[in-house]
Amino acid sequence: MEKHRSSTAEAPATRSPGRRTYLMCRPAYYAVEYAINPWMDTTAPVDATLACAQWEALADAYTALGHEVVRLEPEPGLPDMVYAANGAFVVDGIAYGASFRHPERRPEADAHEKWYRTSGWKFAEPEHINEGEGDFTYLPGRELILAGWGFRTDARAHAEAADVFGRPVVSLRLVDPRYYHLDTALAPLDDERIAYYPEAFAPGSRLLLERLFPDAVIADAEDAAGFGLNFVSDGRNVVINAEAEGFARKLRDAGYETVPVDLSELKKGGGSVKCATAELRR
Ligand SMILES: CN(C)C(=N)NCCC[C@H](N)C(=O)O
Repeated sequence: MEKHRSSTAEAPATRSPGRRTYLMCRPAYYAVEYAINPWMDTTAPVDATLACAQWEALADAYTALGHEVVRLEPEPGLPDMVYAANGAFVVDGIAYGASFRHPERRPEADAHEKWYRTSGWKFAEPEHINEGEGDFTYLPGRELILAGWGFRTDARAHAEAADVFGRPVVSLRLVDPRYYHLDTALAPLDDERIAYYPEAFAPGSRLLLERLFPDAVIADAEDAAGFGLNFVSDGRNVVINAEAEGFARKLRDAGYETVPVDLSELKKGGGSVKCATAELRR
């Protein structure tokens, strides 16, 4: 595993690089067979063998960092199932199930539900359309859920999540179709701090983010286009799409260590590191 170190000696006080558990689904049946986001081009070739190799490298990177990777069995006919983060949103041992916007992905929700139920998690059935961790994230240090809407998740699911978890939910409106899920435009760096791309959000949501997170690491258009915000951080180590070199540099300048992983094939489906990783929070 290639690891790029921060030049900052002192780590910010809010970090908790404890062992994480990640649910991932091998892209055994990966393909771009339909186009439901602007990154998907059904005429461009996709190398499923390379996708699997890149995915294994991502799983190995987590393991090398001391985290646990749990595997969800891929199913034929569900080419987007590799984006496991969309299947549910898990906090406090409760999995709030997904309900996909597009019919092509709807059966994935059943596969996730079955896995959560048989693996001993409490499962909350969704009433409203929501795409799991694609549009929800959690900041334990602030006890806050951040949630996106505008393209996939129905804003009514935000109130539903507040009810399921008994935690406040901050609603953020996404406005750029390339950044159709919250986790393509914003990610937690540690328990309290986030990184985000302001232009992906409506003016009111930008103001909200500025007020709540004055110490955020800000991404620019190039960082976002390289899927630099679709990272997974354990509070110290940030696993990030290798293409987003400039943004990785910014994160190192902010005191984090970066682990680049090449996920060029998964980008063709409109996702990267975070999309392929569902965090299971006990
Ligand atoms: C960050 N996450 C979870 C995602 N952005 N997911 C990627 C989903 C890609 C899929 N083709 C779709 O368009 O639904």
